[in-house]
Amino acid sequence: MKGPGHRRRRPSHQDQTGPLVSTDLSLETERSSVRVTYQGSPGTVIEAMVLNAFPNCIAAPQKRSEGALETVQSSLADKAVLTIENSSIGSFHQSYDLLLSHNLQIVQEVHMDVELCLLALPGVQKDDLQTIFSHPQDLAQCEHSLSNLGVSKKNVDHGAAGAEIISKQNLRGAGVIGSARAAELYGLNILECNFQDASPNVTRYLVLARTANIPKEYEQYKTSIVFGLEEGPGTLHKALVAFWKRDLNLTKIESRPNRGKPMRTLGTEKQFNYIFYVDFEASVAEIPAQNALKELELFRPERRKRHRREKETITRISQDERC
Ligand SMILES: O=C(O)C(=O)Cc1ccccc1
Repeated sequence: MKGPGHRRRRPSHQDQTGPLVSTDLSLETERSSVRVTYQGSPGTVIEAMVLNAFPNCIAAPQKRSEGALETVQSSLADKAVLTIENSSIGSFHQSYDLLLSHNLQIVQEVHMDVELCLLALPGVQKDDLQTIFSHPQDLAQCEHSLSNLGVSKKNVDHGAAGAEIISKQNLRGAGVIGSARAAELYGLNILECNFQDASPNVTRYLVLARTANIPKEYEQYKTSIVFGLEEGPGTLHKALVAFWKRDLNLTKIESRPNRGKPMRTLGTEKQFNYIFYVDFEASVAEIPAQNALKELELFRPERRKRHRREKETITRISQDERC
């Protein structure tokens, strides 16, 4: 992920070698509707978010987020939506790790207050339920409500998948945590709306694309970066001071294992080695942001050998329009 300063020029036809073939002409500018891909299926909460955020889009659900990002990377879709965090259960760590696995740009951020419903077959009451099907993230958002029901939980791909299972198998002792749309699609009753523990229950989604936003003057932006740090006490503090002293407001920090080098040696000690995701309120076109990122370079891990640099030192930049 790189900011506009690092914008990768997409090959134009002048760059093509050999005769133009029809596929070269299928640039997204020629498509009438934007193709938006996501991990899910019709009836999922994330589908509702996609249709709400991109009303005239062609929604292209995928079984896994990796597939969604790959589809954009290979130009078979224009944007991919990733669930990145929820206001009650926190960060979706797999999504953070995925941000590094594809060379895409974060171009938008969408917040949605998610209403999760308890669904069951017609005629089934809450007291009849022994098992609840849904995605772990949905079950976690209803942890307290579910413990009051005294039921067991079963992980499935998402709420819509759970609705399909209990509908097709006529499971009268099972319920689903999912969207109201899933009840409609699979002929289930809504036993309870807003079944999630917290309200509001805001989920934050990132929209990724192949090309970065070009910052517009007077628009507000956030920039997301990820970086590794050299060893030593206070390096994270010093790195974050680079933003503080330029009055750049940090809105998120998340640490994740540095999969390129999961452990580091400090003296005789082996310690976990992290990378840090930081979101701050500015675009990389702004001078304070550029100077903060230059200063951040001072704290990158020592580059002992070139081939290790790509693994150890990760500083990637992208920016998205604040919604
Ligand atoms: O369960 C749903 O309806 C969701 O939207 C949650 C979800 C969707 C797709 C993958 C993971 C979780």
